[in-house]
Amino acid sequence: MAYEKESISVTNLSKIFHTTSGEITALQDISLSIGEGEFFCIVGPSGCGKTTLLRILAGLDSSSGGTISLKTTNVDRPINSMVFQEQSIFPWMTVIDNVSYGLRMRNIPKKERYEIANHYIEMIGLSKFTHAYPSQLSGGMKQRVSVARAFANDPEILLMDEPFGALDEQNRILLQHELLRIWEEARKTTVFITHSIDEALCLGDRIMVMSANPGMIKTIITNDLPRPRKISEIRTSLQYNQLFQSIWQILRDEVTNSKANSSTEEKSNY
Ligand SMILES: Nc1ncnc2c1ncn2[C@@H]1O[C@H](COP(=O)(O)OP(=O)(O)OP(=O)(O)O)[C@@H](O)[C@H]1O
Repeated sequence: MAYEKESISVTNLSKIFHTTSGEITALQDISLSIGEGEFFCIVGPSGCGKTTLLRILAGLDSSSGGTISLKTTNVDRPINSMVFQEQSIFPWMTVIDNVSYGLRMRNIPKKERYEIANHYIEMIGLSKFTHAYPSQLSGGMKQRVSVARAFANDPEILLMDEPFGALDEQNRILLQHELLRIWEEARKTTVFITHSIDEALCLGDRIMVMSANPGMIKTIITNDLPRPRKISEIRTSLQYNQLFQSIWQILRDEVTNSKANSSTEEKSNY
């Protein structure tokens, strides 16, 4: 899918960590362009720099070289909202106060922020728990609250680091459905890390496959499965299976190489 406007531009980005046992090149020569409203997925072997890239985009870490540029359209909105794998909601706040937290920080009046929060709480199916505390919720429900909070913030871009990785399959599928529904409505530029090719194919417009040691872009695949997507239906399509196979072939080689490298490193440490 071609995008009229660019939302994220990354040029020759690199990141080197200096550790007591030497330098780790987490990212090398990363250049990419993500369109406004695009759902961009990243897959790759463990340690290929996915989280590092997201953290740099979020401004939580600095790069060692290269440039990133995040296009902003409205100065009153936050540039990004991040959803992590671990639930990161405040245990002392109710669901509605968690979801509307970012809006409160921006001094949006209570009535308005509750209206916005209620909209997303309804979309994630937690209306009955609006005034409940996180201790009364399951892991999947807490993760739903994180997703609702990220959307309620109305950021320019959403950065999601394996947000459903810790969930059981039923909750994961339900949340994928809900995320797709909210994204279809809001069309936020989204960068989404996952270990699952299936999840990337269900959600993404493009899928970037990374290689490890050093973390680089292996390839970027366009996922032209039609939207709006019904997860149960697309999985049975020939197109899905062809895309799955081509990504798996690339990824399998990368995971094998990365495991071979890390076991050599482990041996050389002994
Ligand atoms: N703060 C840090 N200090 C030193 N090395 C780090 C630091 N953060 C990450 N690394 C190293 O950088 C590389 C990339 O790590 P990163 O967490 O970005 O990978 P990843 O692809 O997200 O991995 P995973 O899929 O396992 O979460 C790894 O070799 C990791 O050990």
